[in-house]
Amino acid sequence: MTSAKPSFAVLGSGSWGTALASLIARNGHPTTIWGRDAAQVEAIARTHENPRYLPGIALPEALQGSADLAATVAAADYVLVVTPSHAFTETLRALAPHRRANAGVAWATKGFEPGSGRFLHEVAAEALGPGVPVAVVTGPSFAKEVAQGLPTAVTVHSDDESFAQDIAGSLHGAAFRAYTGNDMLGAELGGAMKNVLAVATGVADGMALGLNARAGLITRGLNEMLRLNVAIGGKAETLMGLAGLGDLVLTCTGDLSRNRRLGLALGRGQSIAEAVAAIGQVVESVQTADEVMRLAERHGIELPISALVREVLHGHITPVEGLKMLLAREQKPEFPEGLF
Ligand SMILES: NC(=O)C1=CN([C@@H]2O[C@H](COP(=O)(O)OP(=O)(O)OC[C@H]3O[C@@H](n4cnc5c(N)ncnc54)[C@H](OP(=O)(O)O)[C@@H]3O)[C@@H](O)[C@H]2O)C=CC1
Ligand SMILES: O=C(CO)COP(=O)(O)O
Repeated sequence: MTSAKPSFAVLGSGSWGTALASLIARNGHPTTIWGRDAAQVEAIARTHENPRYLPGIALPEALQGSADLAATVAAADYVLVVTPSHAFTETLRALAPHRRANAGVAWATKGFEPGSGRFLHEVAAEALGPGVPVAVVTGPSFAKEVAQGLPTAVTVHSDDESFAQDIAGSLHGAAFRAYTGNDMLGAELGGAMKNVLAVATGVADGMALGLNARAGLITRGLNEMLRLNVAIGGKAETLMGLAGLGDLVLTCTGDLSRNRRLGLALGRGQSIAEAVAAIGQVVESVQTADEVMRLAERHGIELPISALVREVLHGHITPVEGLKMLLAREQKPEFPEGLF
């Protein structure tokens, strides 16, 4: 029996790929999740659980699993990439030759191409060539809560309004609101930068600096996001919405955040290596802090909090030294040049 709903290949079988694939499958789309670990995707399809990344959470029986990327992509109407940013380029290059002629490609990865600092939509454009509908899915969304069916709101940005609508419509459901927008630049910047700023807030909380410090860091962090976004040509409203403020608040305050947990551990005196190993999942800020600062330096934008996070993550300064440097900054107007 063929389904009236378009089919999906979800590439990446970690926590977020599994949660999104489950959501789409529950919405009635034939969905296959691809992962590089054959045993893991086989377990997802057979036991309806991802014991490594979402233990104890029941996944839909209709969700299929495969370790064959070419076949999974070739069979799908849409492709959704959810591998970490360090694997994004290789995943796009691997899927490109197998994509059906009309299959649009969306991603829910947050970050930049490590080393080059390219935005993911730039990587996708190069790998896929012109004329392929692309979209980014982003916003405040912990995988575990989505997999548990808890209410969540995200946003889907694309230059192709109808593709954004198609992807949002496939995700949207009783407990999952998917909005749309047309600002891929701002949406990708927000999703990447909030991870760096979550480390700063985590460090402050790990050092028990109090709730005032937390609110100050979130607000001045938002200011860094907005200023860099203006400089690169993103829309201010994108950063004031789910892709920016929404995700910043979630990640800076929610202990499910891996980036916040890295900060907490550093603030309590743990080493980066120990903290990352204990988290055992992708911590995007470790690479993203470098790329955010490269981007800011290219545009002549000063980002004091993000710059200190980069220095702490490289072990050039301790969290205590970073705090002293932040507090020693000169007194100045809150918005010296306005914002927008
Ligand atoms: N988790 C969340 O709540 C959210 C995550 N995101 C973003 O989604 C992206 C994926 O993160 P998430 O699922 O959480 O990460 P996880 O740490 O949960 O899982 C990472 C997955 O990526 C796989 N992987 C690693 N390297 C490669 C590679 N080279 N090729 C193919 N697969 C690879 C891992 O496979 P293996 O197990 O074999 O190592 C694993 O399945 C990140 O950019 C993250 O920021 C966005 C919103 C929410
Ligand atoms: O992006 C996320 C929530 O929107 C997940 O955040 P972490 O990667 O910090 O866990």
